Amino acid sequence: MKLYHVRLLIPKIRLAMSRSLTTGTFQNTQPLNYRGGKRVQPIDSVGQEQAYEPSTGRVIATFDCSGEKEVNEAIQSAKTAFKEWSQKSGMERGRILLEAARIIRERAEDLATIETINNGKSISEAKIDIEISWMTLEYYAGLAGSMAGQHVQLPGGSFAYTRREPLGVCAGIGAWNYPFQIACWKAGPALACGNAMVYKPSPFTAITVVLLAEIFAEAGVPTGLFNVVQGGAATGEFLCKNPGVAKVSFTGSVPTGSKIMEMAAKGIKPVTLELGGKSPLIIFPDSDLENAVNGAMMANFLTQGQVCCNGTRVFVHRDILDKFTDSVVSKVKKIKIGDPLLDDTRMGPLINQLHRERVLGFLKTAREQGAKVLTGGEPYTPEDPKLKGGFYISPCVLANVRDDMTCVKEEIFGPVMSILPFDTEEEVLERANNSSYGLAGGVFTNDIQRAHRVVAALQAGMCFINNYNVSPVELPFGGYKKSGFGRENGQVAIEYYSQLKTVCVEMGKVETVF
Ligand SMILES: NC(=O)c1ccc[n+]([C@@H]2O[C@H](COP(=O)([O-])OP(=O)(O)OC[C@H]3O[C@@H](n4cnc5c(N)ncnc54)[C@H](O)[C@@H]3O)[C@@H](O)[C@H]2O)c1
Ligand SMILES: C[N+](C)(C)CCCC=O
Repeated sequence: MKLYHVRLLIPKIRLAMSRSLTTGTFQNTQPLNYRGGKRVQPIDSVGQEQAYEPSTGRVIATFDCSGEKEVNEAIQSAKTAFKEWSQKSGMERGRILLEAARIIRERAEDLATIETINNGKSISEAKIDIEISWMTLEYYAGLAGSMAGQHVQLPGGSFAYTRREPLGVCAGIGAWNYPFQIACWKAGPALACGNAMVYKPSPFTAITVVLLAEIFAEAGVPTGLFNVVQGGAATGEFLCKNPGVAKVSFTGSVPTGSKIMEMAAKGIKPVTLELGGKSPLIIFPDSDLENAVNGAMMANFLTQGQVCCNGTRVFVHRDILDKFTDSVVSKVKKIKIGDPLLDDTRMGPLINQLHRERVLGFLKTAREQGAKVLTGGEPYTPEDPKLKGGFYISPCVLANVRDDMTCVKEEIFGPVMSILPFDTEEEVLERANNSSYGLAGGVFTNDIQRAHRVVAALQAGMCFINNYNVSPVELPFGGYKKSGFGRENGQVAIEYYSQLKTVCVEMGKVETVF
């Protein structure tokens, strides 16, 4: 089999790349750490990791996990760059972020291709993720120049003013389901505010974040402003515990989030936690059924169901239960599973074999507890011989489920929708909120009062009325309860990457009580 060794920064190869890269051909041969403005091998190591092409099961990268010395070096590099970057005006920073956005846009096809190869999501979805990514940088580039403080008049001509200042070196730690987009959701506001960043992606998806680092450098950020360290838990812990890190922004599971918070607490560091969910989607009988069915599909099957804010508990009013269920099942059966780089594929593989076993384990338990599988939920082997080793499962709809079943209570993080009938608004709200998670929630109804009443009562940070899983960068995104705190996106993210200094100016004599 022919292997293509690619380097996105070499324009000739880059232009040829998206045409030549097909599933089963990519192999990474370059260092995946990025420090001091270039790709480097880590100076010390705490073991090795491998990244896969989930659609074929091939290993596409083997790399050393950064040890404490390498993490320290990356933080030092960021500290040096911070001195220069934090002194630039917001307009100057914005201009460089705009250039980075432009480069991402220009290379969208290539970036989406690599994202698909390393993550397994369909190319049509990866293209949307890359679009959201450059839009994120554009949005924060726009806000960078308008960050300002307040002026406050005090007695006798004295006054005070506030300055919004950066925090310093921020650590970003990302999950594997939206590798490039999560990095941009963190780097966009962090850099716009004048911070530097050391980013650790999930070892499962180590590849595209380094391309982002190269793009920032090409756009003109100071050398060392955005660094990448590779590795798993141990590398992440070095990062969180390092006194040179001023803030940790984390996206991942609840148990890891809790550890991150503990480490940050020891250093009195602010944290943003974007964690998991088990979100409710409520379908009332007066809703437009076709819309509701499409909404439920969007709420469950993007990125093979590996989406934090998915509405996996689909509460359907008993009056429309059969119609809704039939329609959903018929749509789910038609989802085209297969080679994620083909334009008409709508579902690729799960991230790895271990995760596929975990999802299948949830389905086994669901059956044992009495759930009825209406479709899917089985390992799937596409016909194409090169995909035989991939981590596919068929998308699944569960009926005959109860609120106390494991599949309804726990985050499965796979393509599994549970349909739960309900009778009254009061009852469904009680059940929808009966979860330790609170990331998202949705409602489908044509009754405008009911729509707003229901979302006001939902204990969730991101709510949708008559839609699901749209996330324009202008909208704050984040959770309630165990789904985390702090917000990404929107203007409010600025507050999580900056601190406020108050300067009190005396224009008269000092009045002393002594
Ligand atoms: N709320 C959101 O915005 C959002 C978005 C995407 C994913 N998620 C959640 O992420 C989870 C799936 O992602 P995952 O499996 O990568 O999560 P994870 O918690 O296993 O890992 C997330 C990241 O943390 C690192 N890590 C693991 N242990 C660590 C430690 N002790 N110290 C520091 N870093 C450590 C991992 O290497 C990885 O980079 C799901 O629960 C999903 O809901 C949330
Ligand atoms: C872009 N989505 C679909 C809203 C996903 C956001 C990140 C969650 O996993």
